[in-house]
Amino acid sequence: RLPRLVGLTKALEMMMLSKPIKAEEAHELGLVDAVVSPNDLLNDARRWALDICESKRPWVRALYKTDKLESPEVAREILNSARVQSRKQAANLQHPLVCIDAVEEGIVSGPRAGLRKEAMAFQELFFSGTCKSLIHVFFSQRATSKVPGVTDLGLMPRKVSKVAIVGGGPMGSGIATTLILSHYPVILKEINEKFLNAGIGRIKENLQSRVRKGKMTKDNYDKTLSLLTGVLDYEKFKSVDLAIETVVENVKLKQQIFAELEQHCPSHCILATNTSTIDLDLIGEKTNSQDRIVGTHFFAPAHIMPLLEIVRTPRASLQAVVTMLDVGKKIKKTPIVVGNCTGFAVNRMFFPYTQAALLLVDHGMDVDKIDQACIEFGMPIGPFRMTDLVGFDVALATGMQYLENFPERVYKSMLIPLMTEDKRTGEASQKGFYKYEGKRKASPDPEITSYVEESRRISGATPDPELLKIDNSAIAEMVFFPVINEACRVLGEGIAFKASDLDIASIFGMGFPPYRNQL
Ligand SMILES: C[C@@H](O)CC(=O)SCCNC(=O)CCNC(=O)[C@H](O)C(C)(C)COP(=O)(O)OP(=O)(O)OC[C@H]1O[C@@H](n2cnc3c(N)ncnc32)[C@H](O)[C@@H]1OP(=O)(O)O
Repeated sequence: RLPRLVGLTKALEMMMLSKPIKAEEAHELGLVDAVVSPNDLLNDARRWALDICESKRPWVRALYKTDKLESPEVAREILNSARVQSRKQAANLQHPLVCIDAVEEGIVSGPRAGLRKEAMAFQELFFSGTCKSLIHVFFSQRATSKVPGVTDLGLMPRKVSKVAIVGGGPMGSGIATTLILSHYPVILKEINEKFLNAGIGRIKENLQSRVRKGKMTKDNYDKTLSLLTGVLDYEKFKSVDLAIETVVENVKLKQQIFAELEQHCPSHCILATNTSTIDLDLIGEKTNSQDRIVGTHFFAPAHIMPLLEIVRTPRASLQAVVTMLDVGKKIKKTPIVVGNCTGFAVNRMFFPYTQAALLLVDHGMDVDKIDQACIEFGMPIGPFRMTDLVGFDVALATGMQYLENFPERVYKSMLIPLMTEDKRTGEASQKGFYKYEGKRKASPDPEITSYVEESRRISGATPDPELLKIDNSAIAEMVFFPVINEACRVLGEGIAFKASDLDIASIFGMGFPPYRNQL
């Protein structure tokens, strides 16, 4: 019916993307007959129905409308283009293609044939693994903010009116973008004009990208940006309700910043860190504010990735956690509450993912082949492209933490340290595991061969001809099976409350494919 109401192109877009549309657009498209206020809805609908019964209004049977349908030739072109797009965007998913087939049947063989095709297809898809998996994701995502012993005590979140961010790097600027897009006034502090302007520049680019894509008007851009204040000192911190530290993974620097935050922020202000792996008790060691210290772990790009890990220590107040859950929802993130350990939940589960990939490289496998195998499995990007995205500084700092805390199960590859020595540090330096021409366009870089060979020499690893014969699904197993093992440890240690939280964390934090029956 949808193609007959709104036209084939718009109908396919709505079906494939499942994005909600506003009532006004639905009316313009012809999807709804009128837009009325909620108070008048029932009466107006009754009146409308009676008018049809009394022949005061035409009875328009959507199933037989044809005025919005394109000719069969044009329709076939639109449908085939949708198939190409669907295979490109979601190579492993069948149901979008089945949907397109049912629409085609309705256009080519008539509406009732289309309904029959749709009914049969639905029956088959309903019992598919993909359906079961996506239903699990739907309910698991809603369950993340129900935390036993935290959200079931009747505690109300404290109002957060203004947020401060210390550090305007890629993560700090992404978090600031997220907050101002959700109408929070944000104070962004850096240590000098150059870094501050760079951070504000990143935020402007994030917003301009939305304007270019028609997701934001110029007027809205100006209004949103006006919520941002750049500072070089703590003077304006005395009026904030939440302060988020996002500086480099340096314990002493973080400890110093938390001592300064304790000094300059109001006593009710939540003191949060975006640290990737460092123990929160260590970060807050030079303060007496452990009750209001939490982790707010965002995922790069912070204004895009939907997950927010809220890390709580035993001394963190429930009020602080409940308030952060509320902020998480208000900034349109999916928050999960996790315990305090090295790497918390997501980084802890996934550190074996990158290390297994590095092990495969030391034993002869190409970086790009491993990434492609993970993309074929359903990841948006592979472990090496992801490491470039996050940056080698974070990779090295977090790697040290894992080595210190889980020495028995860490693979020590020299590849990243070797590249870092030559200022190859990932996407931000335009060279990492890949080279970057233009905006974030990654391409394999033959220059890394010398680093790979040196890494193999240092590790004493030699290319394994048998290993190089394994197929992409075996590669995916080799990098994901250790993740499952670590996820079981995270669950067993109580870092996560329930397994479904880890499923959601892997999907919304790392882009794990939601149709894969989860970890
Ligand atoms: C630091 C650690 O502790 C934790 C971590 O962060 S681990 C890393 C977790 N993140 C991931 O694993 C990222 C997985 N990758 C993806 O989900 C996607 O590749 C992507 C969302 C990064 C890019 O999606 P893509 O399908 O390629 O679409 P676009 O290129 O159109 O990008 C969509 C929007 O994202 C913005 N964007 C993309 N890459 C970056 C980047 N490197 N830095 C900043 N912003 C980026 C892009 O501008 C688009 O934004 P818009 O508002 O839609 O314009």
